[in-house]
Amino acid sequence: MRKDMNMDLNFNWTYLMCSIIVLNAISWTQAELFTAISEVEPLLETHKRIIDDLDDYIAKEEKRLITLKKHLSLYKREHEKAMEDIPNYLGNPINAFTLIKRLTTDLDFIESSIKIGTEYIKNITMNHDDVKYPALEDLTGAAQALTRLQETYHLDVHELSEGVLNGVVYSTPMTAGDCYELGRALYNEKDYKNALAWMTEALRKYREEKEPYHFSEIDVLEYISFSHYLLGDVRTALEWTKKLLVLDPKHPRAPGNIPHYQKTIAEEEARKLKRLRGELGDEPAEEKQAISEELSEYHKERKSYEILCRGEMDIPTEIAKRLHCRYLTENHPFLRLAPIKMEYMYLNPDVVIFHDVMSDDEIHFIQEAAKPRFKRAVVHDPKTGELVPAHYRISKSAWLRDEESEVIARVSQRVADMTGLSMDTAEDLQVVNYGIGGHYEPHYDFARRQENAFKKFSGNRIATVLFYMSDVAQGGATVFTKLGLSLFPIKGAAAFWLNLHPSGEGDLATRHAACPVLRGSKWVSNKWLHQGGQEFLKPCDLEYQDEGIVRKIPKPVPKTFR
Ligand SMILES: O=C(O)CCC(=O)C(=O)O
Ligand SMILES: [Fe+2]
Repeated sequence: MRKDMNMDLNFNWTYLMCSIIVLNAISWTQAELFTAISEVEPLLETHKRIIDDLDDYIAKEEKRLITLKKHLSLYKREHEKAMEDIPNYLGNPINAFTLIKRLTTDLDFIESSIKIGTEYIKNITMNHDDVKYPALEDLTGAAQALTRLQETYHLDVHELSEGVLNGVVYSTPMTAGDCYELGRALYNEKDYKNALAWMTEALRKYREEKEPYHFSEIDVLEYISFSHYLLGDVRTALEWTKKLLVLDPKHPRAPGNIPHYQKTIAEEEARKLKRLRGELGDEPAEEKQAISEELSEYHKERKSYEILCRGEMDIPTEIAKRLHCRYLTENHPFLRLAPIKMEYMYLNPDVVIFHDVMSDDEIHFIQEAAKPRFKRAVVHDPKTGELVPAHYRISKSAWLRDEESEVIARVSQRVADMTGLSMDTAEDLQVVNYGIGGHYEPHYDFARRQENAFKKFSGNRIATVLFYMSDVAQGGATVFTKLGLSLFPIKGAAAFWLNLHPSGEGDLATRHAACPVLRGSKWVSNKWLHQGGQEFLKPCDLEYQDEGIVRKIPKPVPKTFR
């Protein structure tokens, strides 16, 4: 009771103090204004301000809630779709990209938008630290994967943004926000050409959608004009900057850029004029030629790689007509009872497909064993021999040893039966899963002479057995850029080829690549066999042929490799 009284007393005291302060303020203000009705009139202005402010605040809050509700329903809708068929959903690169986007940049936006309105949910990501969140790097990776697909498979940006693939609708259309984030990620990676294409798409969708976004049309215009500038098209950059200025004459950067662009254009004009008049010398020709030769080599390979990935090249008829299938019955007595179906895909160098050499159960077992050990796939740095991640190999991989399971040992034994080679010096089974747009650019499986790889192995990689552990809905072929051969994955089959000439020299014709996965998920496993132990099975030869030329190796390869 006493306590309550105290509280009351306290309350009264505080209340009184507050009242005095408020009254003082009001009476002071009133005293000033009451003297003339004209002085009160401005209060209506204040009154209106408050109405406007509140209106504004409520409109913003409503807009904020509408945006949040839209995000929520989109998250729910996409989640439902994903749960209907997870592999099919995630096998679609646009879905994979937008999922990452919803868990990175969109989530940042949602969090900051919630923070503005209420302190109720402080930080969604902090509330759920037991689940995985993609990083901004993932968004960049997914953005680069999309452009890789777009370039390799000649996909049209506009169609792609509408969720259409080769004329077939295959995902929800992308929003202006999706295109904007994609463009921004590419811009930050200095891929201005693709950034420009996606920002242009973002602008079109932004104007059509008329939805509230955390960015404005001005932001998109600035990216477009800057991309043009950084691509060296200053005139177009100037045009877009002028368009931006119409919308926002007080833009913090655009007014300053205009004179800079104009000056650059004038300088370019002057240089052109001088060159026409012959007042400027030519650029050093030798250097230019060396660079262009190297580039043209790269472009040539790139072109054949892309054509092969699209499955647009047939192997030469003189080889095609000699290709055949046969049953493998040698190498193991068991094969006489259950022969393996061998299909020759290329001759000299021979590339063979063995059919039905890994069962669905084995595949499932291997996938489950590999998953918890997956790491970003690495390549040998040719200089140091160190294993490093590289943009040209995007996949996750894990190594499985024969000793750890009867299934893995059985697969190794099958490789021995298939190839007739010794497994004594083979590497463990490398299991690989390619993610969104995952690929491995043209490479050799053997180490070049100057490379420092395979120090711990017995000689070089003499042969590759590549098991296909999944079909791939679209893309994902293994292509041999020098041979003009594409192998499209068939679940349960394995490709086999020798990487070395009988002399032990690397066979340059075996250069090959894994094309980006356009739709679906690609699983493979590699079994690499080494030279050691094969001496009697594959004897050495001091002569070998490369690209039609007979060559002699300078030094014989030693018979013992350890
Ligand atoms: O995945 C493929 O198709 C080829 C993979 C490959 O060449 C490699 O891992 O060395
Ligand atoms: Fe390879």
